Amino acid sequence: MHDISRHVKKYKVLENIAKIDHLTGVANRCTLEKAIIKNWQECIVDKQPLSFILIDIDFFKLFNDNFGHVKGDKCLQKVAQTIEDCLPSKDSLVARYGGEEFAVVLPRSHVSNAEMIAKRIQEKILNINFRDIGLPANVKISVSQGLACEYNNQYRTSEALICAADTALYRAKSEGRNKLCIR
Ligand SMILES: Nc1nc2c(ncn2[C@@H]2O[C@H](COP(=O)(O)OP(=O)(O)OP(=O)(O)O)[C@@H](O)[C@H]2O)c(=O)[nH]1
Repeated sequence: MHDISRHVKKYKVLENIAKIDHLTGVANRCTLEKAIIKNWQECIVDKQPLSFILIDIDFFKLFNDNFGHVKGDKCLQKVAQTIEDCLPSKDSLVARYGGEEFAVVLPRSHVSNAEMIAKRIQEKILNINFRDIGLPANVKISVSQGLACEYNNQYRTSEALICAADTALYRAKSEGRNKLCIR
């Protein structure tokens, strides 16, 4: 008889590798894309809002240059955990979108609610301290955020929603960083 449980265990490990960002432990880009498609369809059918936030660490190259990539990696882990701690419900999701960029999907969340969550994320990230990884107490980071919300067919596709959040993020960066812009 085959030992099925060994295969099931292996499958679960592989499934996790496929869904999770290895460094930070949050969802990876592939999981994010699936979640957006699923939530987009559900929110349109149910006539519910869908909010999307892009979050990018400010001057992260400088953090790496000053403290090294290993501490940079730890910083990414702290940021991912902080964002996750700020999420309101089981069906909301944080994912690593790219290098030092994260995305948040907030199904059934109006722009006012998403704004509140984004502000909480902003504040908590400003308060992260790095003493436990051997950095001085005065080391601080900030993020820039772009928020867009689909409601009442404002955007034709989920790609257009993402694009709007990206444009808002670009504005937050160009207006000086440590800022939330809403599209
Ligand atoms: N440690 C570490 N660094 C990463 C990782 N992925 C991307 N980065 C770094 O993130 C930095 C991004 O730098 P830039 O795109 O210049 O952006 P920035 O310095 O954050 O500046 P702004 O976004 O304009 O505020 C680069 O130094 C990358 O090497 C990673 O997995 N680990």
